[in-house]
Amino acid sequence: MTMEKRSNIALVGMPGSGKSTVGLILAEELSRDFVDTDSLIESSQGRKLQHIVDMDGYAELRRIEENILLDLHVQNHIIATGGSVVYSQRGMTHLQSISIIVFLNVELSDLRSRIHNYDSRGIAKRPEQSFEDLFRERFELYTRYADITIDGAGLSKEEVCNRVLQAIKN
Ligand SMILES: Nc1ncnc2c1ncn2[C@@H]1O[C@H](COP(=O)(O)OP(=O)(O)O)[C@@H](O)[C@H]1O
Ligand SMILES: O=C(O)C1=C[C@@H](OP(=O)(O)O)[C@@H](O)[C@H](O)C1
Ligand SMILES: [Mg+2]
Repeated sequence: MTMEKRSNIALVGMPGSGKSTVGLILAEELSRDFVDTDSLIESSQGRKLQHIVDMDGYAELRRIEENILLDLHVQNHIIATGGSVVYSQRGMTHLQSISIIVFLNVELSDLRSRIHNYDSRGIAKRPEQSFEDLFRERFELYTRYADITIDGAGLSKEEVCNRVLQAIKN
């Protein structure tokens, strides 16, 4: 894994951690192109994430997401991922090979205050699984793949963006 090839910055973290929002600001700040893997999934499928979960189940969404990751061959982009990307080891190994991975670590209570559409934003979880359980299950995975972790407690999106910029300079 050479540093030269890792020209992208990929954001990972829970739904509501700010990957899509902060990713766009970062792309503007760095004059880089932006891609959101959720948009790639929706355009390749011609349907919404929630529709995939409702019709075909969360495991199918994770399978589609893995293929989208494996097909991603951009350079110098800011990549916002979906919260469930970390379930694919193959997908994450590929993402690591082309990107510096930044984990936006946001507390459960903050996530809860930001998310009000649990039933429509297409969260890829087992039907009986609580959001809190998902948070605990994934924390270890985000940490495992992260090159950089940004603790977002009490930070605005612009402040989070600045922390990311600082961290990648170092
Ligand atoms: N640092 C922040 N402080 C407050 N609200 C934020 C912050 N980052 C993101 N948000 C808000 O939280 C919501 C979820 O953000 P989003 O970027 O969609 O997260 P993700 O892509 O990680 O699921 C949006 O309404 C966004 O404006
Ligand atoms: O965490 C999840 O299970 C998911 C989060 C969504 O993205 P965001 O993290 O941008 O909300 C999207 O990828 C997908 O519907 C599954
Ligand atoms: Mg998003």
